[in-house]
Amino acid sequence: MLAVVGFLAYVIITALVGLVTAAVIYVRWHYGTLEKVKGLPAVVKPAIVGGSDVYIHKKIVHDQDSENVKKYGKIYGYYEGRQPQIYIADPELVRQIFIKDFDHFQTKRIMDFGHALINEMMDILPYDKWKVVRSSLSPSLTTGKIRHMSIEMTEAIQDWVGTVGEKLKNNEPFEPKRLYTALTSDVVARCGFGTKVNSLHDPNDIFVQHTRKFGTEDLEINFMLPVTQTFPFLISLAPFFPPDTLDFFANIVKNVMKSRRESNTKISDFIDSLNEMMEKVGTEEYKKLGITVNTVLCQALIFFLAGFETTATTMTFLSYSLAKNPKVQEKLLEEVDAYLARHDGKIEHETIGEMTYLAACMNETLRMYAPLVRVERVCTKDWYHEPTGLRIPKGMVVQVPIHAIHYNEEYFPDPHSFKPERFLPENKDKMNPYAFLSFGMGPHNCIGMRFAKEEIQLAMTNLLRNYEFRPNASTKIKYHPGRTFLLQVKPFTLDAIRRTKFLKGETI
Ligand code: HEM
Repeated sequence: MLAVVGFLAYVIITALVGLVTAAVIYVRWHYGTLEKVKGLPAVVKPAIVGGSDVYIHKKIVHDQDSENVKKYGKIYGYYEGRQPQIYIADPELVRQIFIKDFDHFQTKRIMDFGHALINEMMDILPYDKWKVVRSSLSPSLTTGKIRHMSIEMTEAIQDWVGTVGEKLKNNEPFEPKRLYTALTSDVVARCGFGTKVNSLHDPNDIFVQHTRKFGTEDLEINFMLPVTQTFPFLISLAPFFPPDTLDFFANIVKNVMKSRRESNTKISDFIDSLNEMMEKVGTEEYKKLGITVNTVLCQALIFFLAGFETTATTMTFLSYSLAKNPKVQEKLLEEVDAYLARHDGKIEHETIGEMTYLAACMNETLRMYAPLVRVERVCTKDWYHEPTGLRIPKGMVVQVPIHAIHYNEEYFPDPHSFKPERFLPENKDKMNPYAFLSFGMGPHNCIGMRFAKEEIQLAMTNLLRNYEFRPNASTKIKYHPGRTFLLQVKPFTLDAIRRTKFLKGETI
């Protein structure tokens, strides 16, 4: 009996030792890769397991990136879990990689998000597939098309301003992130899904409830980060997005596309572009590229996912920055009032671009609080950079830490101060255009940039004609740790003071 127990213990211990050894070999498999890269000046030394920073889930990622750049320089290697990556915080090199030598860096990482629908997001598609998808959808997001969408956008914004006004009259606090997220999801619902909702007014609406499930704010510490960085295949066991929510949105898109087809109307918008793609599913070209019904539906989801939180984050920080910088706010309010006076109280696509100070405030916000923490490319063909001697091998992930560049004195003097003036047209020549990376750069840059800018400018003007912002005791910026993708601020409030200097056409 004792011999049997002893044998069993031996088998179990041997199996456990074997398993642990295999796991350690797996997580350390790529260790040493960066140290062999020619011309790479520094590598952030990895721990025994878990990569270069095992505590990254507890840190404010964009601050840590800036620290790393200060310590290791503008080019360094870093193990994200088991994956070797090269960080580049030099705008000239970023330009070369993202634009000039794009043929060497054509893709981003192909990732598994744990659901067939979401795995087809445009930005993570293989190059040939991405090229067809991007060129099919780009025409629906040009300035001309945004002009058309701005009418729907304005309707959603004015409904929202009205509801915010009611809430403020009832002494509810102005909680920017929550309020702006409601607005941006309403706008995408109208412009992308043809669905009219007022999230603040109807919090129980099914669309609103599903939207809330996309929110990524809840976790205090992102405990999954070190696990999924080390064992990426586990993502499919703990999917990023709730499958029922993905199915819900996919069904809405299907219905909207169907009713557009049945109505026989064509306005060359996003829905029409999706329908045109859908017609080609099954053709030789699409079959060869693997473009399926899922690929088409997923683009509608990314329109939603990529658009609502990034835009709401920008408006949150813009409002915060105005409250904290009263002189800037005063100057902006003067511009808004003069604009309204000039245009008989109307806020429209055709004229909104006249407000150069508003655009500068928006860009300065995007510099200081870029919603995306990093942008990345995968090297698809070995690359050599003569001036530095850097040789990036095929397959290597290149990361650009946006905040580390945006807070570098060399590119933005006095980087911790909110100075919209640096983005005024007359100061354009003083700035390195490749150092401003909030929407990325090159052929893979943000396809929704014009849409986002239009929405922010229309919404802020509609709001600032009625309110100005002041800080209160809760107005403090605290970030959620461990966010390697989206900047995530903890809730705070602002005082939204009703302006007494009314102009024609105020909405409330
Ligand atoms: C202030 C708001 C926004 C910010 C700061 C932002 C930022 C970004 C950034 C940094 C990228 C990566 C670019 C690169 O790798 O070079 C990106 C890509 C993308 N964005 Fe946005 N975005 C915003 C709004 C939107 C909106 C409203 C939409 C949809 C209408 C959208 C759709 C996309 C898509 C589809 C991609 C992938 C493009 C590709 O890989 O070809 N974004 N965005």
